[in-house]
Amino acid sequence: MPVPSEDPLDEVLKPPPDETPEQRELRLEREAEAKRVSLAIDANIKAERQALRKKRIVRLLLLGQSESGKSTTLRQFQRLYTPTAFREERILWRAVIQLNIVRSIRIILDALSGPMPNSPYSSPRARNRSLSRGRAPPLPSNYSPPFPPQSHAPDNMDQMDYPRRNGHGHDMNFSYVNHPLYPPRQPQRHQIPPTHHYNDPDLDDDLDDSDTDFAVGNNSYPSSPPNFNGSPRSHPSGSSTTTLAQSPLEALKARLLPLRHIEALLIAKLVPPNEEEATHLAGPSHYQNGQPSPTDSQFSHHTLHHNGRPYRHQRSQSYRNQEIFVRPGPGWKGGLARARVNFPDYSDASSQSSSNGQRPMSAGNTGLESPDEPQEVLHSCKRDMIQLWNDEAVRDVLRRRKIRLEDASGFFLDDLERVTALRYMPTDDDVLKARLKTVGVSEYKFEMEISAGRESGTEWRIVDVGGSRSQRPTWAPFFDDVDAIIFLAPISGFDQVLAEDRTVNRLEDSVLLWKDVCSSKILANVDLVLFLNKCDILEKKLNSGIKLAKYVRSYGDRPNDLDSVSKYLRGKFSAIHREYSPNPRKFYAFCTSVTDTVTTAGIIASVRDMVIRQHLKQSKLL
Ligand SMILES: Nc1nc2c(ncn2[C@@H]2O[C@H](COP(=O)(O)OP(=O)(O)OP(=O)(O)O)[C@@H](O)[C@H]2O)c(=O)[nH]1
Ligand SMILES: [Mg+2]
Repeated sequence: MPVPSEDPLDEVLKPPPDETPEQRELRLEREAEAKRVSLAIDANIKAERQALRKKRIVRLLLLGQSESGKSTTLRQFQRLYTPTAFREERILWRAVIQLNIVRSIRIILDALSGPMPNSPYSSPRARNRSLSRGRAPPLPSNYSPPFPPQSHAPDNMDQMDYPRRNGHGHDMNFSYVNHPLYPPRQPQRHQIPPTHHYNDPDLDDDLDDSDTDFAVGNNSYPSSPPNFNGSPRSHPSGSSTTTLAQSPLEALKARLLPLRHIEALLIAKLVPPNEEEATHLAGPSHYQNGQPSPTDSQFSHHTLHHNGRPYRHQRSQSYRNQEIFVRPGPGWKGGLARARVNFPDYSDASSQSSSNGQRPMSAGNTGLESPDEPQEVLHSCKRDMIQLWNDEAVRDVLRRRKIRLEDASGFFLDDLERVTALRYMPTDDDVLKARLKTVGVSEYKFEMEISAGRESGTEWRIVDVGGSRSQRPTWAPFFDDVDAIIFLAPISGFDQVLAEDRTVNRLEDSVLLWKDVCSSKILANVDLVLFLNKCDILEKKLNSGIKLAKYVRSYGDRPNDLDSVSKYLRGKFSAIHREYSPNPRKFYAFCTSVTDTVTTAGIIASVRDMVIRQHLKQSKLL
């Protein structure tokens, strides 16, 4: 007796009992065809899998100290090789640029205001002689000046066995004893705001000089009330040589108060709710205990609530170390994308459609426009900001306080007219100039949209890391499987100190970091590309008379020009590479200004070719 089939399909598919020979033949033919199609599909899938396995993946790691230009270099790669995505995202950078502007203005106002409570830079005379001739801010009773930078290196640098003690021939000889970067301990009166810590022995550090009084010009600056919602004011703009008269400075500051609110608003946009640390603001003097004071009542409806909690403006915190950061990746951009404002006539066709299908349609088309409040406020404050930035006396105070905003990251004050326009759309250059600190490590994947010959089909993975000292321990896990490293050393920082440790010279930190990277055993077979970056700023500094030899004693009396300085530094970095690399390997060095699109495009093309060549060689495909 036949055993019944357990597969119900067998019953259905079995040939009919009365099948004729012709029918049988037809049926077998159909079955054979179906089998052939099925096998072809299987073979296709297998081939695709194999191709995927064989697909070239090139991994590039961007290393360097904070503000060295890593994220900017990544943006250059994106601009060159995924231009559509780069263009689409330009509008998202507007909030970052707005924040950069607001913070620059705030740095100026803080510098003009003299000491904030608990702020260390003041002498009694300086306080009595308020720059604005207004009321001097009171000193808190527990005030005591901080210690100045140490005259010796911090412990972690000692462990790195830096040349200061070993005197290797190739090492740079930084001045330490009584060096301008490491002055003897003495009360420090002026604290330099974040992102541009300088140490220039040639500059007059003494604000007590009688000539530091705020210049009193004939300019009658209108002391109108804060014009937050109103139309742009009518007082003259662009008067580059005027000076702010006595009390008008106070009026000007009052009119710029809305920028405080805009700062908080932008932070809420940019920083995810769980990154509260990055949202702490220096305390505007008009806030107390996190609540607006009565004088803020006109802005009270703008008191921000972030994640259900009001922002607590911390009155006593200094402004430094509070750079806004985002963790890399699409998160912050996603948030901004939801709030973005589109200008139909600016956006090209590609930006109207969403690459991932999640972006809102152009708000301008749907009538669902989100109010563009930060831009409106910036626009209404434009004249005051221009007035402030172009004022001679203000520049003088900044110079005396060694604040060189024009060399600092995220500087847009020379472009205020353009970037505060209501329908402002960031250009490529603006996106490259914008500053947003990276915290964490992230890998960006992209295939080159632009056909790059034999590189087509190569997947690039570029790893961007946060460069500040606290971030560096997170780098190591990303050292595996790396084809090349682009190391950025911002050589313009020879007269600056680290934001996170003001006892450490930036150039020296770069040299130490470079030595560590060169001597790393895990990276022994990874090719190194060195970008001696920020050469544009370096050139400006050297031309303005700042001498490298004052900070790097070993430079001696060589010429103080870009060519000689960059050659010298390149030689030093190259010597460290030769001496400390565990194995011989390829090394390429470029003098770069990665914000410059033209020169950087050429350099990136060379790096791309070199990395691909090495990659193929190592995969034994050449
Ligand atoms: N003028 C000039 N500015 C530069 C150059 N390279 C970078 N910048 C600017 O310097 C700032 C810092 O650059 P980033 O790319 O954010 O620095 P980073 O290395 O990613 O810094 P972290 O994220 O803190 O590690 C940005 O505002 C850039 O626009 C350069 O060669 N010249
Ligand atoms: Mg970065």
